[in-house]
Amino acid sequence: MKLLNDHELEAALREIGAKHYHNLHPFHKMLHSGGCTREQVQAWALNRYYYQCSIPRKDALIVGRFPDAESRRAWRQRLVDHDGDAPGDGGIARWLRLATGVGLDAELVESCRAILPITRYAVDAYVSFVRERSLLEAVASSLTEMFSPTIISERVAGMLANYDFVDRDTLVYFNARLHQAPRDADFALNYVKTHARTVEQQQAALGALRFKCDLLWAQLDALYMAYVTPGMIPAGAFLSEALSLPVAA
Ligand SMILES: O=C(O)c1cc(C(=O)O)c2c(n1)C(=O)C(=O)c1cc(C(=O)O)[nH]c1-2
Repeated sequence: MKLLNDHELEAALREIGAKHYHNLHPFHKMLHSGGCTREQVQAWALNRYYYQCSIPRKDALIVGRFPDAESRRAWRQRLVDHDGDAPGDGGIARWLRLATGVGLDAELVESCRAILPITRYAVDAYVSFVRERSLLEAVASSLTEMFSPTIISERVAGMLANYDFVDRDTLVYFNARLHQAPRDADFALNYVKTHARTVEQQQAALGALRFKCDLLWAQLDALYMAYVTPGMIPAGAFLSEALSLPVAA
């Protein structure tokens, strides 16, 4: 392992995305190409709500760890983007609009009681990672946002073309992400380039991005196993009662 210059470090980060980002997952391919049933789209939206509402919890942890006002000021914008400045405003509220737009009950979604066990483990692992690892790793773990504008564009175009129960208003959440994500990723990438100055720090940053790709991937594995593979919906999860499928005891 050798010390990478800025250019090589960025290339190594991008290579992780090219190999491991969740745009490559079969569930996303199904979702974007119109291969999902309405129930599968609902299961995706319901489970992902838990990710959405945990993002500002992990960002608040990061804000609290920066020693300087300039970084805190930059990062706190993420809290505003997701939580909004008032009830009904911000990304979490817009995700709820997506979920209800595809036919889910708002109370069920907000309660998070019908999410899959792996969704909870994976998302909670992200919040714990950011709390427990170095600030450099916490910041680096957000770098999947470098890759999200491409998948968001594919998703919006694919879902509008392929599902008659989805319209532009349902997907309004993604509009703001197209400029928020590059802004956030630029800051985080600069931070990582500036602060990963030893081989160990660079490896830790690369490991953090790999960890994040894996936890995004695991959430889609869980959806695939429960809602695409027949008979694998755990008791208490979305649709388990409606379908009366054999459930795990
Ligand atoms: O639609 C997506 O595929 C996608 C992916 C990601 C990501 O790569 O983590 C985020 C988002 N969306 C997103 O909307 C979002 O707010 C977000 C915040 C973060 C983060 O790690 O801080 N990732 C993502």
